[in-house]
Amino acid sequence: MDVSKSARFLSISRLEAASLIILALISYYALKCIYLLYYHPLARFPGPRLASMSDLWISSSIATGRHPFRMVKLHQEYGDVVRIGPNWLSFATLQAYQDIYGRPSQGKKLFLKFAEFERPGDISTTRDPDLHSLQKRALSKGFSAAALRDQEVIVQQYADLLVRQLSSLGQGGKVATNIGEALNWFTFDVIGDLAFGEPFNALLNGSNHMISLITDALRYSGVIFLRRQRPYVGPLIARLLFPRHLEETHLEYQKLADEKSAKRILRGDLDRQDFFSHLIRDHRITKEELMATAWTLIMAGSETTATALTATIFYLLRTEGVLQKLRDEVCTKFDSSDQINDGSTKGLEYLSAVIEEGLRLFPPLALGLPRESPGAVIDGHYVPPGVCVSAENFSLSYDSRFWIEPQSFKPERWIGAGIEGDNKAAHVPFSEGPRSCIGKSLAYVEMRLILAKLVWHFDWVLASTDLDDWNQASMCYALWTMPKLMVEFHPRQASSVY
Ligand code: HEM
Repeated sequence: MDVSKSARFLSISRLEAASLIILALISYYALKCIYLLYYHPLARFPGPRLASMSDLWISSSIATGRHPFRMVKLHQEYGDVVRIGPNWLSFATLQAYQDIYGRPSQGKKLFLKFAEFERPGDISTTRDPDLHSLQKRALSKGFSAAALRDQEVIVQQYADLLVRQLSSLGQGGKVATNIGEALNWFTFDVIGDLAFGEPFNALLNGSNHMISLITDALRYSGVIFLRRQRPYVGPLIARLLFPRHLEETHLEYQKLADEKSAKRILRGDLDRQDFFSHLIRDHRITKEELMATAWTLIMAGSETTATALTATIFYLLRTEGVLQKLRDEVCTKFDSSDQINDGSTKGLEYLSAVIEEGLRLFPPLALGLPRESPGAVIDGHYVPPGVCVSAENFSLSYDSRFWIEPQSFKPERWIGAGIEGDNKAAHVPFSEGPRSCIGKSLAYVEMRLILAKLVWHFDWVLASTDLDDWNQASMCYALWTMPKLMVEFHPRQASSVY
């Protein structure tokens, strides 16, 4: 109905009509807030008041890039269950982690992925358990132990190319290299080759435009969340909270990922055992689903491993004695770089310990992974259906109930019986259950080879002297934006790369 006509009909002025509308809106929101704070089914759970009243709290917290750090503090302040949205609970116990992400025992229902983050057809966000298991079964052929043995040759090839590039770009140690960037070239080429049968040539070119889009492309999911939550004001709020270029970046990344997968589909050649060939061969998976999954494969298969390696290298350089111990282990074991392979590095306990400790202190996926409660008990608390729930591996990593001196980089935790008082069940960097990481074994091969080769070939000198606290300098927007980690790589005498 036309407001001015109704106002005339009721013989009130436009101003009075506008005031009435504003008053009605304020009353509506005030009543809604009272309901959310005191009468909502989640009202009994503690948390910041603003978070209980509006999704703006979580959106703005994620937009700041400091959300994982905030969550550690919030759990210290409010306890093991915190209400971080009107309809969102965060948990910080091992039992809760298992209840939410673990494989449901008989008679229990699965926690589906949360609808607001879904990208239809994409293996990592799809809600449909049937489509997910179809894709995962097809894809897992490319991640089997036998497949991994064949893939190792390819990973080796790029690891050696990385060593050569570090040597030449770094001019034998005279020039510092941003190792985070170089590691991204490596993981990106590996995933290009393993997933689509051709590298992105990032290592050869010393750059790749698509890599620069990844973090922002995923960060855009924060905008999508807001738009879905609030179709009217969401886009406006998103503009205030997130940089404007995110949408463009997201679309550009999508276009490049689509092109890569379209090219692979067109090429046919299904005898080549790359990840995509397994998906293409299953005719039940549609072209749209293939494209959507390519989006994730490139991102999940590259940025995560590069992040883990970069942070681990920082901790190795900043923690007294650990780099030397790692070097002693690697150099005692190998007389030549050719001997460094997956089989020969598997038994290196200090190397494995360094990798676990890096993943613990800086898990590449550090935001809580949102799931929808099917109406279930989580660590003793009944959570009604439809509520979004999560448990952050980052909070578990920094919880002194689970780790002695949680902030310290101590590879010894992972050797033998480890440190008394540590609880290794709190280490879940690859998550658990049916939606856990499919690329875990590949990531370990990459991490072992790279760290072993880099310490075997080079003496490392940290050139970024201003970096004291890695966590303070890093921002988490679903994926991490890390500071430049400038390192000089001085070829060691035994190394013949130079
Ligand atoms: C250190 C490296 C890595 C870490 C820490 C990591 C971590 C994770 C985590 C926590 C998840 C669960 C996400 C969720 O539940 O929403 C996940 C899923 C996934 N990861 Fe990884 N990942 C790594 C490397 C890789 C690699 C190398 C690949 C290879 C392509 C990969 C492919 C995937 C895929 C496809 C999924 C979705 C699985 C599903 O939904 O069933 N990841 N990853």
